[in-house]
Parts: sequence; C-alpha cells; structure tokens
Amino acid sequence: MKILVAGGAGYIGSVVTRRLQEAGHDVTVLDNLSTGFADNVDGCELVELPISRAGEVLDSSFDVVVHLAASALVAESVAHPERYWQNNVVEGLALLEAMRLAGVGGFVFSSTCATYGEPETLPITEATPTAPVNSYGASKLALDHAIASYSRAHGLAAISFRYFNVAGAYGDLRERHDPETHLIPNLLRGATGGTFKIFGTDFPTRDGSAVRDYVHVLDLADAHEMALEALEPGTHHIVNLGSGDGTTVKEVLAAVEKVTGRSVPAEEHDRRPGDPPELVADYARARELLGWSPKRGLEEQIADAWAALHP
Ligand SMILES: NC(=O)c1ccc[n+]([C@@H]2O[C@H](COP(=O)([O-])OP(=O)(O)OC[C@H]3O[C@@H](n4cnc5c(N)ncnc54)[C@H](O)[C@@H]3O)[C@@H](O)[C@H]2O)c1
Ligand SMILES: O=c1ccn([C@@H]2O[C@H](COP(=O)(O)OP(=O)(O)O[C@H]3O[C@H](CO)[C@@H](O)[C@H](O)[C@H]3O)[C@@H](O)[C@H]2O)c(=O)[nH]1
Repeated sequence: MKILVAGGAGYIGSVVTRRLQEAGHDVTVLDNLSTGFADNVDGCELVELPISRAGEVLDSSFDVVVHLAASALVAESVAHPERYWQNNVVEGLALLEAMRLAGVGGFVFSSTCATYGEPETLPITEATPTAPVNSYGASKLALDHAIASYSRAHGLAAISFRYFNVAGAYGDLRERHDPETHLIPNLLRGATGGTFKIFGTDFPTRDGSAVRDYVHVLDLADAHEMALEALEPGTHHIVNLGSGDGTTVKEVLAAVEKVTGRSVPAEEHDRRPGDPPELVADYARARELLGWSPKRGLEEQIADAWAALHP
C-alpha cells in the first residue's frame, strides 16, 4: 500500500514507519520535526511540513494515512491547553479535510487511553464511558468524534487506536523526548546516576503509586500493520491497545533495577496534575478484530530501551 505516516519521525511513528517499510509498503513521512528527528527516518521520504499542510502532499494515489502527529504530554496539556486544541484538533481537522479533498479513504489514528479519564471500573473496554480529565485526552477524543462523523458521512475507513503506555525500543529507535517525562526512560536515567522522582505515593492503589498498562512499541507497530487489512469504508473502529496488566510506578522501578542490575535512587513527590490513579486495558476487541495480542512484556520493554541507550 502507499501510506503517509504523519508524525513518523517521532518515537512511535518511527517504529511504525520502519515496520511498514520492512513489510514492503511504500511509505512517506510527514512531520514538522517539532519533537521528532529526521535521522529516525533515514532511508524514507520525509516531507518536513505541519499536518495542516498535508494537502500539498496528498493525492488519490495514497491508500492510507497513519496519523501519529500530536502534542502528547498530559502535564503540558494541563498547563497549556491552547497548544493541545491547536495542534491536536485544529491541525488534525485540517489533515482529515485534506484527505477528503484528495480522495484518500483509509485512516489509522493514534488516540489514547487518556480519553477515558478516571474510569470507575477496570479493565477499560471501548464501551467504558469517555470522560477525559486533561486537555490532552479531550483533544484526542474530539478528533475521534470528528473521525466518526467523516466515516458516517464520507465513507472514511478508520481505526482509532487507544494506546495505553507505550514503552521499549526497536533497534536504535527509542524515546528521545526533551524534556523526557515518561516513566521508563526516566528510570533508566536514574539507573545511570540521575535522580528519579516518583510522582504520587498516595493513590488508592496497592502501594500508593499510580498504575499503568505498559505495551511494547513493536507490538503496537504490529497492530498498525494488521489494521491496514481491517479498514472498512464507512466504518470507524475504536480499539484499545494495551497489555491487560497493570503495574505500579514502584513495581516498574523494581523491574528496571532487576533488568539493569543497578539501583535507582528515588525521591517521593506530589502527584502530577492530571494523572489518573489507574489505567489498565481490556484488549479483547483488538484480538477479535485484528487477531492482535501483545507479545512482549514489561522486562523486554525495559531491556530493549536499555539496549538502545547503551548499544
Ligand atoms: N507515548 C505514549 O505512551 C502514547 C500513548 C498514547 C498515545 N500516544 C500517541 O501516539 C502518538 C505518537 O506519540 P510519541 O510518543 O511517538 O510522540 P513524539 O512526540 O515522539 O512523536 C510525535 C511526532 O509528531 C510530530 N508532530 C507533532 N505535531 C505535528 C504537526 N502539527 N505536524 C506535523 N508533525 C507533527 C513531531 O515532530 C513528532 O515527530 C501521539 O499522537 C500520541 O498522542 C502516545
Ligand atoms: O519521572 C517520572 C515519570 C512518570 N512518573 C509516573 O509514571 C506514570 C506514567 O507516566 P508517563 O510515562 O509520563 O505516562 P502517562 O502520563 O501515563 O502518559 C503516557 O501515556 C498516556 C496513556 O496512559 C498517553 O496518552 C500519553 O501520550 C503518554 O505520555 C504516571 O503515574 C507518572 O506520574 C513518575 O512517577 N516519574
């Protein structure tokens, strides 16, 4: 297939891009390099533009757009909601409209479990009510709604993947965020002499730290490849992608110490604004629709991220 990967120079997008290329697809990356890196997509055509200018690239020869381009930090979205409405919603709507005008019929969107907010029951299915507690989740939910209406009215064949917490690396492709806010890269930094901060030790969880569901970036990339076969005109599927296992911050810390063989000194801090206590996926729909299940557990995620940092 001929595929445009928007946000393909970022962490997850670069792994998706490499895997799609390895599967024989013809891939072009559209990325403004705001948080991505050109050297993440060596060997692939990179168009350095914002998604609001996708109309300059798209034509009817493209089969599918995979859309990962976004601002994606919970805490930043609490402090600066305007950035999230602009980059994720205004820019995202422009991309959808460019696709409609160009006649591109397939869409795979990176949504998030942050659309569910603080759910009353776990694990989270796609029927769990959406009630985001931060502007990041709200902005992703807004685009999910827009996609649904484009699908109904214009026949768009779409899948919104609600990723849980993505971790791990694929060869040299790893998290290179600056500042880095994600848990596992920060723990790995703690293992090499930095200071690690635990945000929140008073959550109503088994050890007081927050529970998340960590899924390997390669498992995620597999799901994107499978999604290409599952796209149906006029249908918008919403699909959770997680491991089904919840792990506390303190448990992830212990796993990092085990995998690296180093101790991680930790300081206890207040909760980060906008952080829900517990998010765990039910991925039954991904299994039924795509035949997908996660193959790589937490220790493999940590080991791959560690190996990418210390080749
Ligand atoms: N990392 C996670 O755990 C996680 C979880 C759920 C959902 N997601 C979603 O997955 C996607 C990728 O996340 P990531 O962790 O790889 O982030 P990232 O910041 O590494 O990648 C985002 C990419 O999009 C590009 N980009 C941003 N705005 C753009 C714009 N307007 N036009 C063109 N390019 C633009 C950036 O330059 C970057 O290359 C995001 O949509 C994010 O919301 C991530
Ligand atoms: O140095 C750190 C970093 C994180 N955490 C905690 O670890 C957990 C996970 O945090 P992080 O890795 O930043 O992920 P989330 O805030 O859960 O957000 C990620 O996962 C979401 C899905 O849960 C995605 O939608 C977002 O894009 C992505 O940033 C949270 O409880 C954090 O407070 C710490 O205690 N110390």
